[in-house]
Amino acid sequence: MNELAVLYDTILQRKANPEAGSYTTYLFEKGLEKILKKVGEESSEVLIAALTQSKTNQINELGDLFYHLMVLMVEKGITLEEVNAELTRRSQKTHNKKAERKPIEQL
Ligand SMILES: N=c1c2ncn([C@@H]3O[C@H](COP(=O)(O)OP(=O)(O)OP(=O)(O)O)[C@@H](O)[C@H]3O)c2ncn1[C@@H]1O[C@H](COP(=O)(O)O)[C@@H](O)[C@H]1O
Repeated sequence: MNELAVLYDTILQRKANPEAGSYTTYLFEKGLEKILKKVGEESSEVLIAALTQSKTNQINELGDLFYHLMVLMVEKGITLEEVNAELTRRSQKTHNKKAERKPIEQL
């Protein structure tokens, strides 16, 4: 399992079993508005880092954004598999469109 999937599972566990001192538990207790506010803040921090900061800082900010996006996904009951399936669907659609545009002899 990759780190995103491990983190998603940890967040899922915090939702099911709140833990004292856990930042994730704190976010779920605060609710959707707080989670959305954090996603907005972290998105802006990614933009600022991309414009003005080192690659290390950009990676840190992206990590924060991925984390908060996954908290949002868990809050809304959306799984990583569902997002993966949507990306697969798009890539197949793109592949089919390209095939439609190609002359028959190039297929
Ligand atoms: N990946 C993360 C992660 N990324 C960012 N953050 C937290 O996000 C917050 C962002 O910082 P800010 O300064 O914007 O926010 P803040 O002032 O601390 O808090 P706010 O009052 O603004 O919400 C920090 O408190 C970070 O600790 C994270 N907190 C937890 N995780 C992972 O989530 C899992 C569960 O952790 P716990 O919930 O702590 O058990 C573990 O794998 C952790 O590594």
